[in-house]
Amino acid sequence: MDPHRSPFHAHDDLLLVAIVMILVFVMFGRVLFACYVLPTRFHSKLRKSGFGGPSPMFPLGNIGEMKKGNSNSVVVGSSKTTDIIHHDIHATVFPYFSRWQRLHGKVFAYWLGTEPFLYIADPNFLKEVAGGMLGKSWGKPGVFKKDREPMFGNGLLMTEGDKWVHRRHIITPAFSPSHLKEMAILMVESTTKTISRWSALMDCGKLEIDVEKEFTTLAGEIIARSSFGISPGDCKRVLEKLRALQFTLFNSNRYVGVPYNKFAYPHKTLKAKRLGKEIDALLMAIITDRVNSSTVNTQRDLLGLLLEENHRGVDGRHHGKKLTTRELVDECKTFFFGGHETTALALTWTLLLLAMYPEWQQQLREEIEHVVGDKELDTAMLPGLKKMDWVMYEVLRLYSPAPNVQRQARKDIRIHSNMVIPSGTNMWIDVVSMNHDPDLWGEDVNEFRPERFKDDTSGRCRHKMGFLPFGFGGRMCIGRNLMMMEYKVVLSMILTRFSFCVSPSYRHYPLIMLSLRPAHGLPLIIQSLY
Ligand code: HEM
Repeated sequence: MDPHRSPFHAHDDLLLVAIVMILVFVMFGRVLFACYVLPTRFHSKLRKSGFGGPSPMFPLGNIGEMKKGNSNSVVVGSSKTTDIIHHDIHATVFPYFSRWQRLHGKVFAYWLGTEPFLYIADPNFLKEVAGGMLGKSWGKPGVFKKDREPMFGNGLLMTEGDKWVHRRHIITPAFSPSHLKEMAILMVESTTKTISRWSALMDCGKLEIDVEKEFTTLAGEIIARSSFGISPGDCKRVLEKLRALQFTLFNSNRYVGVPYNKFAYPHKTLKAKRLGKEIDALLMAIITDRVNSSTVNTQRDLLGLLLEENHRGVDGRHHGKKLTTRELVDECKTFFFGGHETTALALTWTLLLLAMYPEWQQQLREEIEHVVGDKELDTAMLPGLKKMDWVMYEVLRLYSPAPNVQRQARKDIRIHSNMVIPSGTNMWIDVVSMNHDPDLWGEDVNEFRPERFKDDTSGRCRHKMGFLPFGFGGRMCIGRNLMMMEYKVVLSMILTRFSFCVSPSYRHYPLIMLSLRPAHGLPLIIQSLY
């Protein structure tokens, strides 16, 4: 011991050590409370209400079992596609839910780390939970909001409460029939360019292309031009970064919901953050260009409407609060991604099914010939394409690009007389399971039968809430009319120009990467019809 140190200094050191120990103890206590005590209480509340499910293990919850994936994939080779490609995909895309469903039924609780989730694949139960619930009363799972922040920020998809009402109110007019009509012109232009490119690439009237890649580019260009008025070059840059971000976030083994999970894979966390920032910067430049251009008040696309709302704010005539720059960027990100990915996938899965069932290719071609003929495609003609509607809904049923819908309870929800879903419970509504459930659709549930949608947009599903391709209630997809129009414009134009068959190199492996996509793309052989 230092003989020159006064006893007061020694006392100070002891005090410091004591303070540090108390702080460490308090922090440890808080972490333990948030990560163990609260989830354990939640677990017993859910069990008391009668929700069974797989037993969670702290701190991973049920993630261990969820990671035991399924790598089934089928190569077409020289076999007949209809013999080897099966549409019963639930156990392929969600092997763990399929296993748990057999053990615990269509409603059960499971855990992503320390986050409780209620799994729902029973439309009757869903109806009871959703009954009387307004769009603004629902939350979105906080754990996903945080994880997907670089991709969607706090845009319309993720925002809640009064903020959501305000945004939805501003954005809805961007999808009015008059705007959609203007967008149709851009759709025709972009599709014409794609068709010309395919024709130019053809060798002896035949070409193998990755249809998924092609449609992602086409749908990206359409949303970029129609909603943001930006050039193909800018669009390409944003799309490339969005795709890289999607692969970083969703094509990896991660521990979403596990406390401090970002430290388990720092490289991916940093990469996602960096890509998110780069996308923000690109979108920011697009917004600034528009603000500085003379078209800010005349171009009434999505970006124009968002900026106009802010201008109104300046002279005090806006409906609500001004959007901050951050909020503007988040909306652009949300619509850039949401506006092209799902539509591209709906078109992609459609071409796989039409390539497998050429008789439907032919039926659609005859319908287009009958409705459009030699005239220029006009939006007024689209409702006449009835069989195309049936095909679209049947594709959205068998290969729903949006494979689930998520919610978070913002208050205790009482159902029946004795069941309580505690406030804060996340809900995972398994759309793929309901779409492939023989109890809802009958024994031919896994067959491609578009005619089930003849005269019935629910496809004769036995429950009103059993078919939710665009979600439900007030939070139903805002872009669905745009999607339906784009689907019909693109399909009409390419089906009258080309025929399609499945390439022997196609590997059938539907995979969830936020959306439902063909894991190895969709190579098709296309042949010119004239
Ligand atoms: C095949 C195409 C599409 C499918 C299957 C699809 C599906 C969905 C689903 C299931 C939801 C969730 C609804 C809920 O939480 O209940 C949703 C929401 C949303 N979709 Fe789509 N969508 C498609 C196309 C589009 C397009 C083209 C756009 C934009 C132009 C878009 C933008 C959005 C937005 C912003 C939301 C959030 C709405 C809100 O919470 O208020 N979607 N979509």
